[in-house]
Amino acid sequence: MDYTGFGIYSEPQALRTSEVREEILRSSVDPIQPARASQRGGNHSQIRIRGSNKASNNGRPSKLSEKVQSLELVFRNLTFSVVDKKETKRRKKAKKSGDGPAKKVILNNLDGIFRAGRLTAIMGPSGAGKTSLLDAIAGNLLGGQITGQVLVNGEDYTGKKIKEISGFVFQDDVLLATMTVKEAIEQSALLRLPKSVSREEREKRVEDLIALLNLQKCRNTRIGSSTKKGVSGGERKRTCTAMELIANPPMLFLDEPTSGLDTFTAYTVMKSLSRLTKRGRTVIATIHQPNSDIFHLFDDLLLLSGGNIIYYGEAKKSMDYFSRLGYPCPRYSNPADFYFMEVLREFEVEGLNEVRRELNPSLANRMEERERALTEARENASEASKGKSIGNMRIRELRAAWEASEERAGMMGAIENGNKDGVAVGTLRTRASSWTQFTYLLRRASKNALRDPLLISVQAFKAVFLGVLVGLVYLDSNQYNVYVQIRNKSGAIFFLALNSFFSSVFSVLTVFYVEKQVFFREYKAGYYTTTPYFLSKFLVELPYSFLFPYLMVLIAYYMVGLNPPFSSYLMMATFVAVSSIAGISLGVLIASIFDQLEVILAVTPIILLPLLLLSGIFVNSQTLPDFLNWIKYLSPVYYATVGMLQVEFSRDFPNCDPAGNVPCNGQFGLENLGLVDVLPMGVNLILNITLWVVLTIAAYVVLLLITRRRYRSA
Ligand SMILES: Nc1ncnc2c1ncn2[C@@H]1O[C@H](COP(=O)(O)OP(=O)(O)OP(=O)(O)O)[C@@H](O)[C@H]1O
Repeated sequence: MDYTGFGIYSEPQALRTSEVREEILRSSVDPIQPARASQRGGNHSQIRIRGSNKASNNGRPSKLSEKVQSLELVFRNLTFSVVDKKETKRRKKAKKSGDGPAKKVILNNLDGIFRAGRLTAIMGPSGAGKTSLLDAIAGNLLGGQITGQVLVNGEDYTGKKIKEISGFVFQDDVLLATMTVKEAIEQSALLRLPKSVSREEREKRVEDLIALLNLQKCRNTRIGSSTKKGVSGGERKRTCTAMELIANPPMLFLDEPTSGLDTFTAYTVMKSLSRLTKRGRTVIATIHQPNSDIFHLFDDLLLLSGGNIIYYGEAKKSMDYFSRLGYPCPRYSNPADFYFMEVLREFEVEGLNEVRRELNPSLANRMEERERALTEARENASEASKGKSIGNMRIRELRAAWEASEERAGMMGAIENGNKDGVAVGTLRTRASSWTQFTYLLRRASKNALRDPLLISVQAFKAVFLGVLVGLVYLDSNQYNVYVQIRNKSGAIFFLALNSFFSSVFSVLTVFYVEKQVFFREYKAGYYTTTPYFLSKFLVELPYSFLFPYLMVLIAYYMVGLNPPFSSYLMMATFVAVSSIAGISLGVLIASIFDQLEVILAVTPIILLPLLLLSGIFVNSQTLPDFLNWIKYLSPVYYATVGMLQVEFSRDFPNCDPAGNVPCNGQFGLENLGLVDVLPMGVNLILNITLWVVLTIAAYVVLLLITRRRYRSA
């Protein structure tokens, strides 16, 4: 028999390679194993962080080296399903609507146990359900139907409650593009560590993690985005891992921690995770095609296919298991590759037998034998099995084998007799106070605005450009007769009010849409809550949203020749500024309600155009039916336009002949525009401010409700 288990590792060459790699890793500081480091003869306090002159531990053990409470996670009868829209439609067409909506089962009644102090890898082909399983256990699933139970040390932790005791590193993480790697980790340290951790200790933990995850080279590099290059994909991933590790969670979930990493970095990351388990942590990671060195680091292995467990148990015993089932992993092969290529493969590959025969004739013989047996079984099986591929037959057989295996029986025994000690209170995750969250976010948002000056520069340019444009178009309107003055001044005023509101709405839509992804991610990860975030964002944007309308109106005001006193300018500019910030609140509200950018951009004009159409200039409101006339009171553009016209027409028309046919009293301007029953100017300003406050509160409440509903206990 050519089954040799981990035979590859007994090869002298392989051993040497592993030893060399170990030595390289050892030569960097081992922040989580100081005790072992000193046993090797080194003085612990003298160990230095790679690439740094600082003593890493100053004689004190790093907190990552502390033992944490052992947490054992058990999942029972875990099923996750979603509505299969295609099948439901087909059924409806076939008039089988009595069956109700068709379901697509993604996780099929799974039982398992993640043991403390062990690194468990979840492996399986693409679409097997790895991420779904991790999400279902870690309380991340949003849609679909999930049933079953998750217990930690015997206590019910089903759903989002588990976030209190665990960290999660997502596959496609979103980070604020303008932060540097070090700042991102520091953010996590500030917002997630309890107050009792001193500033020095926090800084030390950040440094330790930078060393542990080999991030020295990029520590001061900005994260970047798709449009602005920053750190590499691997560095971003390691930054996210460091951000989760800083809180020192006793249980850590990672979705594809090695994707996008080169082989050596992938190994060092997995090695770091493996070390974390040595102090009692429970680490669970989904992983795609690990190389054989990484595979060797796994303590336990969960193999999934089509939402079913194919194997679960010690990784090193998996080869023995599959060998017994007729799938012996050949000598010198990476077991992970073998499982993907031969055991879990669902599709036939043309020419595979020839390749196998060339590479390993004995394996080719065995696999052909198995496939012949499966073909025969299929021929003799029920009608339902006749259409199935060999791949499908193999998976069915493996599923059945797992159900009947003594390994599964052993696992079920471990579940029954598992740890029932409960979770210690000290293990629960902490979060910084709301005040710390708020002050941190305020600092970060201000820094962010300054680091991304393009947006502010564009807004400043826009204010100057539009101010000059309006000024030129309606230049010195006082020189014309009363009717031209009314037309020109109302045009200039309406444009100023309209532009500041509309451009605020549209500029915030896309910006907030992108920012929202970072907010959701950080909220989900438990860094802060909605209130400090919203308040800090609101306060940082307020000066800009106010400043630019004042600038735009100032330029246009004296070029057009509007009511000269400076107090009149201030009043008009305030109307425009309030409309502008109301536009920002409305933009945030719309971008909070809808998830897709396309929908946001399509819905916005539907909301804005009625407000524009009914804002008092395009139609004489006396001709409007009552059921439409009230809509203007919801429009900041209406209050701003009417208020500004009231300021302008509070004086007599310049250059008006009192002996002529046209009245020179400014009131005529309002009458001519059909604005006879309007509210007093002060009331218009108060109502405009009230509308802004209402829109801001609505945006806050909607964001609060959405985050609560999505991530209830995060
Ligand atoms: N909310 C959902 N609605 C519909 N289908 C879903 C949903 N979530 C997962 N699926 C489907 O369930 C299957 C498993 O998805 P999952 O992301 O868990 O697979 P995976 O094993 O992690 O795959 P990969 O390795 O490619 O990331 C896929 O076919 C996926 O399309």
